[in-house]
Amino acid sequence: MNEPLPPAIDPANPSIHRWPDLGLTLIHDFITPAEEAVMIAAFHAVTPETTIKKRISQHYGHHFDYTTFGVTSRPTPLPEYISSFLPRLPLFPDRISTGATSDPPCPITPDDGDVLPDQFTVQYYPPGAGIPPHVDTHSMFSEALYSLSYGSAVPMMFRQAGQNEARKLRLPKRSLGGGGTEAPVAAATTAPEHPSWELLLPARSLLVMTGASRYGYVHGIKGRKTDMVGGEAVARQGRYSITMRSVRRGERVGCECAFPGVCDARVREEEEAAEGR
Ligand SMILES: O=C(O)CCC(=O)C(=O)O
Ligand SMILES: [Fe+2]
Repeated sequence: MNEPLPPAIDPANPSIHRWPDLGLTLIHDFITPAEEAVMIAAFHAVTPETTIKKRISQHYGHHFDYTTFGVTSRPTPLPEYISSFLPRLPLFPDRISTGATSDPPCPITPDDGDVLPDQFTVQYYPPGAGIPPHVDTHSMFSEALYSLSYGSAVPMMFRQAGQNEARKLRLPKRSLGGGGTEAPVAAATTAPEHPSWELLLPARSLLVMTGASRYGYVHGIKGRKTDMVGGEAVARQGRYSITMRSVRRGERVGCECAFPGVCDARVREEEEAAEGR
């Protein structure tokens, strides 16, 4: 597996690693070990809602309804451990572009709806569990995707979405049931068209995907029990993540990304135009 290109690191903020061409940012030590311990305990105090291939998930905030392709009207209230770090979240686009961690915490108001996440998926991956390569659906969620890692580090795989993904988006629609939030891009079974690479997400780090990494790349986690980290085999430990997204609504349901070939919103427009709708 290839290494990612070296990040750009601002000496004034060495905990923030950026890959500007990819729109990717990794913020180390976003939460403290004390916060992490509280979050892990809180996760296990709640009965999990869904288990997909060993991955256990809990959902908060808005839920996406696959039958109406809309947001369910009643959000699930956020647990204290999520609402307590939300004011520190670097909102997109404003705060990611400045990267100024010394800025005062972002005020959160209802008007920030287009940038503030409102859909939260907490997941536990026991050693050996992963998530297949996918593009989070363009039409459902606004640009910025956040993933907070805790419990232990895990490598996340990135690969440019190619013809394989474009073809799958154009397959006849199958049921999307099961509460997943990924575009219908199954695990790549054929050889990738572009080399993939893995980025180690340390415990307590926050990953922010925008631009190319969000719209034009697939991401996933290989279900391994051992990872190679810095040339050494490391046994994987249980890893938790909180994926945070903002559900697109009303005027914002269209997608304007630079990757129309792998954009489900554009594919739907193409299909509707072809059917004369
Ligand atoms: O666990 C993670 O960090 C990412 C999960 C993910 O990609 C997703 O839920 O769409
Ligand atoms: Fe994802």
